Amino acid sequence: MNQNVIELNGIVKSYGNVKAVDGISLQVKKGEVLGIIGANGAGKSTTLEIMMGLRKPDAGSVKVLGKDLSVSGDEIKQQIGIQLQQTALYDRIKVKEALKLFSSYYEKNRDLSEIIATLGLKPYLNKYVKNLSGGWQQRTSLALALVNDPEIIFLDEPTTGLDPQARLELWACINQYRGEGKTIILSTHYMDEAQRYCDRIAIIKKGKLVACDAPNRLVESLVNTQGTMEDVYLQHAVEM
Ligand SMILES: Nc1ncnc2c1ncn2[C@@H]1O[C@H](COP(=O)(O)OP(=O)(O)OP(=O)(O)O)[C@@H](O)[C@H]1O
Repeated sequence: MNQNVIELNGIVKSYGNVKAVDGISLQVKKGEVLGIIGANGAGKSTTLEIMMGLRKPDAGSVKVLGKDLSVSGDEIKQQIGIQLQQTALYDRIKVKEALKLFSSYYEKNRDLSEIIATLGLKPYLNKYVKNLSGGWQQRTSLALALVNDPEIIFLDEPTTGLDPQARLELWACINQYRGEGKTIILSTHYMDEAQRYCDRIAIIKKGKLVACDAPNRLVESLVNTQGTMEDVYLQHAVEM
């Protein structure tokens, strides 16, 4: 279980004058749930997009499932699942159409009826994605990230904007796949879910990785040992 499925080495990415990612090195182990936290604009999405192969870093190297992403990108994309923040791309289609479309992108497919049953999507298959509530839209986009039975699942702020019940239910779904030994990498602004569900939390501040450890160790490392994940966030992620 000590096998690294992601290895980032000195990743740098700028947009014009903005250094979105500034020298991040990070390893993620197989089966791990890694949460990425940080302020708005800290570089979380850019870091995730580089791991997914959606953006090329200006410098540094990325290995996914033991292979160099810059060489084996197409092969790697077959083995990862991606849930992005925006659902606008598939707003105009029905849930079942989106599932079939996404399945067609991949050589390997997981049984769609099994994904539909696990995520409770059956009553929604003939509805347009844009007409679903936020919670069901996020379940749909989680389902789309699973169609190729990926080894690694990337989730960019999967629970943002959901009510507490929908968040709990989405986490119950995510945890089913964690139980299968999938590696899950997500960004979140919710410290409670980072603490509760993640094996490790990576804290990014102004494009740099400022801390990465198990939630309890991050909390214990605070000067005030009665602290919370919010205190960890304030200490590491925020300009004081
Ligand atoms: N396509 C782009 N073009 C120009 N600048 C960008 C682009 N994407 C991101 N940035 C900038 O790069 C920085 C990092 O953005 P990124 O989206 O990675 O942060 P984030 O931590 O995910 O933020 P949030 O929590 O708001 O989603 C920000 O200053 C952002 O404005």
